[in-house]
Amino acid sequence: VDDAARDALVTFYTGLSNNNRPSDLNFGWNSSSDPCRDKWKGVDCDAKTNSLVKKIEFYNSGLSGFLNATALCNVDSIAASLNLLNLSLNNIGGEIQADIVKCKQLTRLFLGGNQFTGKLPDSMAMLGNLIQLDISNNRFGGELPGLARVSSLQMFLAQNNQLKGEIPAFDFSNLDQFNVSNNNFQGPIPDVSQKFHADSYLNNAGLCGEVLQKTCPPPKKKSKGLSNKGILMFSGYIALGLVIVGLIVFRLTRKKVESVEAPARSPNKVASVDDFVDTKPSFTSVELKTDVSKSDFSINSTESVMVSSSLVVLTSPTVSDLKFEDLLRAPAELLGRGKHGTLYRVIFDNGMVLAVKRIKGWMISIDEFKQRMLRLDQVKHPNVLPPLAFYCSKHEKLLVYEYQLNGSLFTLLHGNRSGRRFEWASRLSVAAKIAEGLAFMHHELHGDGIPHGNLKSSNIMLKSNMEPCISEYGLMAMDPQEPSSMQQQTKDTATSDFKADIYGLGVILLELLTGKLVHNDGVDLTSWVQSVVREEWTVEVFDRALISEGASEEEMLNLLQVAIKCSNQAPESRPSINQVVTMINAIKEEEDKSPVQEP
Ligand SMILES: Nc1ncnc2c1ncn2[C@@H]1O[C@H](COP(=O)(O)OP(=O)(O)OP(=O)(O)O)[C@@H](O)[C@H]1O
Repeated sequence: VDDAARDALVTFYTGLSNNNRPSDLNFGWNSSSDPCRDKWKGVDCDAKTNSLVKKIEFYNSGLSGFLNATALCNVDSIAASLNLLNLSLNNIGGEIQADIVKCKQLTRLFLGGNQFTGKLPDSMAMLGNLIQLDISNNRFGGELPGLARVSSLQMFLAQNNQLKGEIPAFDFSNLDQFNVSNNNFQGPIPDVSQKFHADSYLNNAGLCGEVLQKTCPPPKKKSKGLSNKGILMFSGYIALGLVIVGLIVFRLTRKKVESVEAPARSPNKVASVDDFVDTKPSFTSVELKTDVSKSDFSINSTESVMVSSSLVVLTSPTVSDLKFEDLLRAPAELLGRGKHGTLYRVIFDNGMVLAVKRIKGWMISIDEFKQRMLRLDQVKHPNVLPPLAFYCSKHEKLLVYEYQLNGSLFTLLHGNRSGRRFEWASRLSVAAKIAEGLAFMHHELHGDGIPHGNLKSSNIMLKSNMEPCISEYGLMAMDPQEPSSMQQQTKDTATSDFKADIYGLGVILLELLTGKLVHNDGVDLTSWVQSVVREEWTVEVFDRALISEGASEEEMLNLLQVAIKCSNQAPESRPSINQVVTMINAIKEEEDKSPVQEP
């Protein structure tokens, strides 16, 4: 251990012990010996070099001083290696210093059963590798910091303190242990799925929710500002309003164009609203226009600008007769609002249900968009969901897909599984099929420079036979301005966009293996997995459901290797899609050979 680390440990221990060091010489913790080599009591070092302090444990050791996190965590070598600090069941008091955040490799922090006071520092929300946090049975007060941001957290024990304010909106699907009973929390219980029972919440006078059989009062109307949820709902209404305005405009406009007869259309031919329109040049679009004196659906080329508004029906028997007006007339339900637009479920009189994506903010010319969609229509794979039709005007781009009743891989993994099992063999098969679909598309579309661009588990739909299919292929190129982790360190954007798909696939593989949620383009999940693997607890990353099913550890480890290679931060170090397919298929072959498990 370096001198700075040794001295910091001595200072840290002096604080903890209230300057009362044990007289036992074997205890260590002095400047004339080495914490690892001389085996200081409570210290555990890395097996390889025996020079990095990985664990400090003083469980029930009669300590009554304070926790000097500033001394401990300001030393780089400790900050970079310490993953466990266990001070449970002592008499340690005082506040937790903000510098605790510098011990960023901490995965387990046990402070339960002490005399700690004050508010937990806000910086603790940045301890992004924390898996277990126990602050129970202390005298902590104030509001909790934004611990909900620590997506790796699986255990949060805070019972028997004086904490107040609202319980942060933790990701309860990730938590296995949770207790905030005997505090002063108030407001609604955010665990809407009711994963944890009443005993996790008891004795908080202001808490309400179904679990406690205590109805929450209706939220007060706020005069200023809106919560995130409020904004979402509000903007949902705006969107609906706009669609209605669009519809009225369309109908009014239609009166004008009704008399023009539509030319005959052959199946699979482009069925265009262009066909119905008047011939005056117009630069308005279907969207948001209330000035009905102009034609909203006209198409015309002027000398320099091409303004097109057309519903293009691609090669699909399902929607061969679909017209743009049908699309507008049918009731639409807002399904979600992503980074790249809004998705509606549109239900038609004949029972047909379609998913319509309204793309936002894509600076692509109408011609380019058309070319791209027509090209995509030529490339079909059973594991890729083809667009059925599209509409494109200067301000509006719509993409029509078949609605998938079984939802996405994201909901299968992270939604309410309601007893549905998602076994290892099926996960492996999903991985192999997605990789094959992607390999086919990359192979066909590399020359056109069209990668998927936004590959993630919510864009993997499950068909009626539960076969996975990649949705929204080529819908949106990555924004080169965006400082996304996938885009860093690269000059060749065309290649890097394809490599970004490999990264996306890597994150999907990690989700399949861990069952955990992803935020921030997958960066948090990849770094969490890497930190756990670094600590040699690899098996801890796997979804518990897979472990209890008895899934082959070797196969999971092999797939984890593939996932880690794919999610390498350096795009050029990621494997090609063909290599990924080969690696996954090899694992799948192993699985296919193994005897069938009893359910
Ligand atoms: N064809 C479809 N059928 C049924 N559900 C779909 C279909 N396409 C997408 N969805 C689901 O609808 C929801 C909203 O989709 P949307 O594409 O807007 O969200 P997103 O994928 O999170 O965002 P984005 O793709 O813009 O980054 C998601 O849960 C998605 O899985």
